[in-house]
Amino acid sequence: MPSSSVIDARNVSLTFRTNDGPVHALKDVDLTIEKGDFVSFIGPSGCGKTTFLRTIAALETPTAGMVYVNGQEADEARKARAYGYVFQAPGLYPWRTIAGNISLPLEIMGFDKPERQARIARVLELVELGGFAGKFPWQLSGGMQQRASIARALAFDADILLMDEPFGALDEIVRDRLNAAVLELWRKTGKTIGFVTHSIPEAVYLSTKIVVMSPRPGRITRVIESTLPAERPLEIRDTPEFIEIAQQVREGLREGHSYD
Ligand SMILES: Nc1ncnc2c1ncn2[C@@H]1O[C@H](COP(=O)(O)OP(=O)(O)OP(=O)(O)O)[C@@H](O)[C@H]1O
Repeated sequence: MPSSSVIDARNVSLTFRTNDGPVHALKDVDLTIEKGDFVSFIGPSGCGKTTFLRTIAALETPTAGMVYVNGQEADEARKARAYGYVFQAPGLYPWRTIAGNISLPLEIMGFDKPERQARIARVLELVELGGFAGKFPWQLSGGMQQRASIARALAFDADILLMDEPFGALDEIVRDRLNAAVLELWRKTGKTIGFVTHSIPEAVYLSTKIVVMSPRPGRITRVIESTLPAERPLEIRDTPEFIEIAQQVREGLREGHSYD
């Protein structure tokens, strides 16, 4: 039976068949995500973070187990456009303006021009790129391009946003700013967010729930509920409470022998 949770993964395993034999990317993964949660997935390379996010999005099919999204099977939820997905690289078309890039999926979905324009203006405002609609991607910095790709994912106005290490390639100062921007967006919109990262401070700063994963086979070793308030100035990272949660994440990673 599907549940009332926004995302509900039950006993999910996914084995890739490769020429070198089977790769157990996910093994017996159970996780429940409630409406308005900000969930980060952290763990070393190969622990299945991307695979799990892609499974939620029905871009991969589990070998065993079930994923429900909004009470529907993941594949149905994908067809109902239940989520926006932000990839590691911005992936903007260089020959289209920022507005044109955001417009493309809306065109494919059949929204008329006034509706597209209204949506583009709204999402560009949300990511603070209001003045950049007519620019081309190459006229924007890397951080601004990544914000444009977030705007594109927000344009369907789905209640779920899945983000696969969106800021991994950016320098720390830009990343700080974008972390604050994403948190603000989450507070303003009340969306449910799934976010893959390699960074302990990023996971602790952003999340209501931190999911620690470990490789071979890819599994969840710990789920840490954050005790930090929803409103988080960047300086919160210097507080004892923040440092304590970061410590728990570090212990979780060690438990999984992740960095052996
Ligand atoms: N399409 C595929 N075919 C075969 N193996 C795959 C495929 N996709 C992922 N894998 C393997 O599954 C395991 C999990 O990969 P995944 O990309 O989910 O890990 P990750 O935690 O996101 O890693 P990273 O942090 O490096 O992005 C890895 O061993 C990877 O090589």
